[in-house]
Amino acid sequence: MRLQFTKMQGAGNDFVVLDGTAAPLALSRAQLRRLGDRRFGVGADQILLVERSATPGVDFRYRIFNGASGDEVEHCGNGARCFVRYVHRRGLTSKTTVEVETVNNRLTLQLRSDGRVTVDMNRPVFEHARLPFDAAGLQPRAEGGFEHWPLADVAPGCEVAVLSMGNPHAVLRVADVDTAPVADWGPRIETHARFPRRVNVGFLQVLTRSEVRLRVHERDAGETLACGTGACAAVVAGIRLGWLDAAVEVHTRGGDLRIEWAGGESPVLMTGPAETVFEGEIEL
Ligand SMILES: N[C@H](CCC[C@H](N)C(=O)O)C(=O)O
Repeated sequence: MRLQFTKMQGAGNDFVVLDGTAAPLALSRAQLRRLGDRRFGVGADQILLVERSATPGVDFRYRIFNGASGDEVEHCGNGARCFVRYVHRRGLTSKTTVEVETVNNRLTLQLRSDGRVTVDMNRPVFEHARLPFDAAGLQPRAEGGFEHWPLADVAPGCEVAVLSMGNPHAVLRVADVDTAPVADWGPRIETHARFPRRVNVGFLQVLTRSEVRLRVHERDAGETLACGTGACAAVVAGIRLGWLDAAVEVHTRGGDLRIEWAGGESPVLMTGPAETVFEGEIEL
């Protein structure tokens, strides 16, 4: 099958975006993995599929697949920013504010006049069963209004804050992201038995109450240059732990994101870049 695609990136997190609005696109895991493969395919952290939505008031369905495994996942924040730029560029909508639904969420995407995109990422979820995270037998260390959960079998002193942005996240504070054990602890926390569906792992360095640095070892993808849901999860954890104010600049290796959360039931707002890199065709 000859397949048209658009290559996009949001703060260096890169995507193959496919248009499934005219005719349903049912790709096998092998075909999805081929699209994600940086040698034998196009190469991308995730594959994003755009579909029409049958839900009243919702413009599109937004499906996300990790490029390495072809597994469908619940959310991709950087991808959401690229999604709205894509549907606009392809003339699939003339709206600058677009409602999309994912497998377990509903997002509002807004193209801004300054060229960036703001996404209402919904409220964070803290119930362990929703990640899922198995805390049985663990004694957390409380700080501010949140907990650090010890994972001593990863390393003495390794402790994570856990929450969901639709997809699961574990966040730990480090003194310096450049020297943080991302390559060592990242995969070991990602695949830890206490995360039955695995987890994205954020390494957070607090510079001030409104500025942080972040590296993320993503579930299924390894370290990416940026992770949008990871930036949201890290800022929410930092706010609940008492380290951060309600609006934070997040410096990632691929670019900067602005994350805002007023606490409680408020939604998390993420603002950042979304760029088209090239268009292409591939024989799958
Ligand atoms: N690897 C993630 C999906 C992509 C998330 C990330 N690219 C983002 O921008 O949020 C997961 O398995 O949950």
